[in-house]
Amino acid sequence: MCGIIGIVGHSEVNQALYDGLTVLQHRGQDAAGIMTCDDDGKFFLRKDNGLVKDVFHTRHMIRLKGKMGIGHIRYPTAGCSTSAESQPFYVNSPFGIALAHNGNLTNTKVLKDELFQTDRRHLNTDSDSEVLLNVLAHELQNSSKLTPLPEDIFKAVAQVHRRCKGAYAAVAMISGVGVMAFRDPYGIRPAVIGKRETAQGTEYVVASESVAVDILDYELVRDIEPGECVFIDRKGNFYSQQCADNPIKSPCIFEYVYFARPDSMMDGISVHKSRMRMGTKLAHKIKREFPDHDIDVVIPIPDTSRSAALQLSYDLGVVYREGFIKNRYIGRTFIMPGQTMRKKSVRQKLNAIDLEFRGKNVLLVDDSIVRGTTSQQIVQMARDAGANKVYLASAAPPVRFPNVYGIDMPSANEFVAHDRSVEEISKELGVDWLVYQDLPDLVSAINKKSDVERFDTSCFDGEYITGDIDANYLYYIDAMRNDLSKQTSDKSNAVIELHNN
Ligand SMILES: O=P(O)(O)OC[C@H]1O[C@H](OP(=O)(O)OP(=O)(O)O)[C@H](O)[C@@H]1O
Ligand SMILES: NC(=O)CC[C@H](N)C(=O)O
Ligand SMILES: [Mg+2]
Repeated sequence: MCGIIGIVGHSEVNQALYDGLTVLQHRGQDAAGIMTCDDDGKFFLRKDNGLVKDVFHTRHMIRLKGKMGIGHIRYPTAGCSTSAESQPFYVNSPFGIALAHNGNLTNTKVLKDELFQTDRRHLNTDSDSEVLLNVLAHELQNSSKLTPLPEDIFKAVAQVHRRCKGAYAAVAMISGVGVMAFRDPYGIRPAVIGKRETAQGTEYVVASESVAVDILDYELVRDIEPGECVFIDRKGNFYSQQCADNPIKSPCIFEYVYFARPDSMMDGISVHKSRMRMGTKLAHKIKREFPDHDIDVVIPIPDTSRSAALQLSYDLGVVYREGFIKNRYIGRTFIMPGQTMRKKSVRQKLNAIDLEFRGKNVLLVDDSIVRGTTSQQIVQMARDAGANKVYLASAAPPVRFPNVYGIDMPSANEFVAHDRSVEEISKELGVDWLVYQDLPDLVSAINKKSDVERFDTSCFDGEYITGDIDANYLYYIDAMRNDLSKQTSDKSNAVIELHNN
């Protein structure tokens, strides 16, 4: 789940891009990058593996000159995790274009071959984002003008929609011209627009989540619509157009379950409120299925589950206690690369306050259970802390299908729920009772009153919204990106770290 940001301002944007990326850090911890463009159309790039605070030092920031720029936070779902595949990517022709992408293309291989056949375009990485950029570049090539006009940009994005399959929320910068941003026709990945008035004129920001708009003191205007492209020229003039033939708003449901920050508004929905409603739905299910429960205390598994757990405890009428303390210097474990690191980090990240567990029947609440990495260790920690009984509630249904749209969950057999009943999962996790959210309840908890027609719920029900995913593709990504092949490719991938610029 990467994070993207783009700004067109009337003063230097390097610091604002940095600040915006810091509040998008929860969307990816592997790499970060910023590219700016000065008034002469010269690009300045700094990107590398690592967290935002580690990638950018003063010596980099002072060289990121210009009043427009884009930024990216990476959590790899394609290619390998060397810094050569960090973003933004860049092509010199036509015009000089940089791009940052959140999502995952599902026809990357076909497109890559096409780009060489038609354009002799050599792509040096295995990143799908570099393919997306080169398809955009190819389509912009058709405009014969020296400076592309908004209609040329919209025509090119319409072609991108026709050629690219999968999920993309992307921001791109054209040297000396401006910044554009567009979402795939299903709106699987999020993107919002912010603006603010200054003495020199209007400034705009586009970002994955509204938190970035908030902390940069812009006013949240709206979401970019599925299929829509917005373009802000270097003077701050705003243009937009729907570029898809048949847009259907169907955002990824996992954004609301886990990825997004609770303080974000996404497609008109408060993430925090939707998580609270998940807690309410789950409390009702517990009352139905375990009416004479003997739960003494509700305990969240920090961080993401806390909104749901607090509301669940309120609706269940059981006391809520923060029985696990999170190490604020350890990041999100689910998006860490490889199972070894995830396992090790869960124990470093969370520790139990024994007195909250000793002799009690505890209900642990998590937002989701995917590989079971967190739950397996947490349950043992609760028992070691003296819990009498350990129950576990998941605010999301069992994850049983791979994600192909930008969440690195390519292998079903890595999921604890794969080929297991709830009873069998409960045994595997070592809990005394396990309850999952039902999918209809999850959908209604999120979609209270918005114009979302449906969600991409593929990781729960195997219904892939883009309609082009078959068993062959799932087999292919499993082989390419299961934990073992990723480790091998990252070790043996003798990329000479050739950045694409
Ligand atoms: O079953 P698993 O494979 O462990 O995945 C699910 C867990 O991973 C995530 O936590 P994470 O530590 O990533 O982030 P958080 O601090 O935002 O909860 C999520 O919130 C669950 O706790
Ligand atoms: N999580 C994402 O959005 C990943 C973006 C892109 N597919 C990459 O691997 O770099
Ligand atoms: Mg968690």
